[in-house]
Amino acid sequence: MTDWADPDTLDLSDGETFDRLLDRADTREKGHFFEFFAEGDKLVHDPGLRLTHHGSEQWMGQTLNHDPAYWRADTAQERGFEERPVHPDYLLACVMGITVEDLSEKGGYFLGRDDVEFYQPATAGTPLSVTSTVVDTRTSSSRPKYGIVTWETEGRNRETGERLVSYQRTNMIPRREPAATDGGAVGEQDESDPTLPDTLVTPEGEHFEDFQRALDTAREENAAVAYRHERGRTMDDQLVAGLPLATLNTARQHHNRDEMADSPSGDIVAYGDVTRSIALAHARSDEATYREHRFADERFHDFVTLGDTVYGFTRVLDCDPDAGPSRAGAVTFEHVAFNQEQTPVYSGRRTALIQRDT
Ligand SMILES: C/C(=C\C(=O)O)C(=O)SCCNC(=O)CCNC(=O)[C@H](O)C(C)(C)COP(=O)(O)OP(=O)(O)OC[C@H]1O[C@@H](n2cnc3c(N)ncnc32)[C@H](O)[C@@H]1OP(=O)(O)O
Repeated sequence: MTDWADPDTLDLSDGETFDRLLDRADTREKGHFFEFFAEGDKLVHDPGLRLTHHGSEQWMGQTLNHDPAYWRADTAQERGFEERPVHPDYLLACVMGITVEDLSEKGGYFLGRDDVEFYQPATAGTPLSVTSTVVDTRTSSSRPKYGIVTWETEGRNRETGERLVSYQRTNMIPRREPAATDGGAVGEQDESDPTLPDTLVTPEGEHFEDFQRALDTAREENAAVAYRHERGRTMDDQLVAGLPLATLNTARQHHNRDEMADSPSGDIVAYGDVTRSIALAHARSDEATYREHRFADERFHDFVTLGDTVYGFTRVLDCDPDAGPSRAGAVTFEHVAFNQEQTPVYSGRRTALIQRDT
């Protein structure tokens, strides 16, 4: 009998032999199909990520997040942090990154996120412990090859058990077997023309009072407080593949062009958290941020691929002077990331504490 464990019995450098062998080999799978998930299931994510200043600075630099409180100890202290924290966008991306292997590595896209809540600043050196619970699974009526899964995820400090951040996230997840659905309309549009405000008001400055004054003016004039940010960032390999891999995000969507060639996007796409962080950085560059607080109703509308440029647009929804410490008030924004064709790719509501003028 042939000893197939003998290295000399098969020449794997011979293209034809290798090709025939590969066709017969099973693939040891990574990730889970839609059918794996059932409401109420709990998953403990294992990858051993530890937050670092290097990772945070790399994230911030590449996404244009330049708030000095996350770069310098003296400003961090002035802003009331005990120790210079890592950036909350980096924290969020890391917490989500290490869930990908268990939740979404099989493919499918990040559709949206809700109820993002930060409990305390996270510092460099913190090892993460992340768990998720399946809160909903449903078939997609328009895309029979996919199901839609929502998870509740919580990131904690592995050493102290302290909760750092939690959120609900929804992805399209490929089905092992396509569903028998009507395969109905994909991305149907509402054709009716929306009504727009008469004018758009831009705040005069970057402090809480500027946003509040702009909102007061808008109320009198049938106007909205809404403006765009000048900066743009073209998506290169570092952003599309490099940053997600640095957060241990193993989604093939970001780094496997071969697999993605035959997918709805036809190519690798940017990690949603990178796209959003860039648009938020554009917005933060036009405000005196004191603290990030919470995010809601985040949605990823369209693909961002290599070479696309991400811009930011902001609408101010509400100002609450009583919600913060004396030096800041809470502002609720709606932020939109859009590409060079002015197509929205991300939108989300954000409440942040903004420093007062005085
Ligand atoms: C992988 C990863 C991270 C990770 O590993 O995790 C990432 O970072 S990846 C990059 C970021 N991401 C994207 O690049 C996606 C951008 N996006 C799109 O390109 C389009 O969205 C689409 C092509 C995916 C779909 O396009 P589309 O088919 O035209 O879209 P829709 O018809 O709107 O949605 C289809 C069905 O999803 C339901 N649906 C939509 N949104 C939500 C939501 N928020 N909550 C609950 N259900 C939702 C909808 O209700 C419909 O359900 P039905 O099929 O049952 O009608």
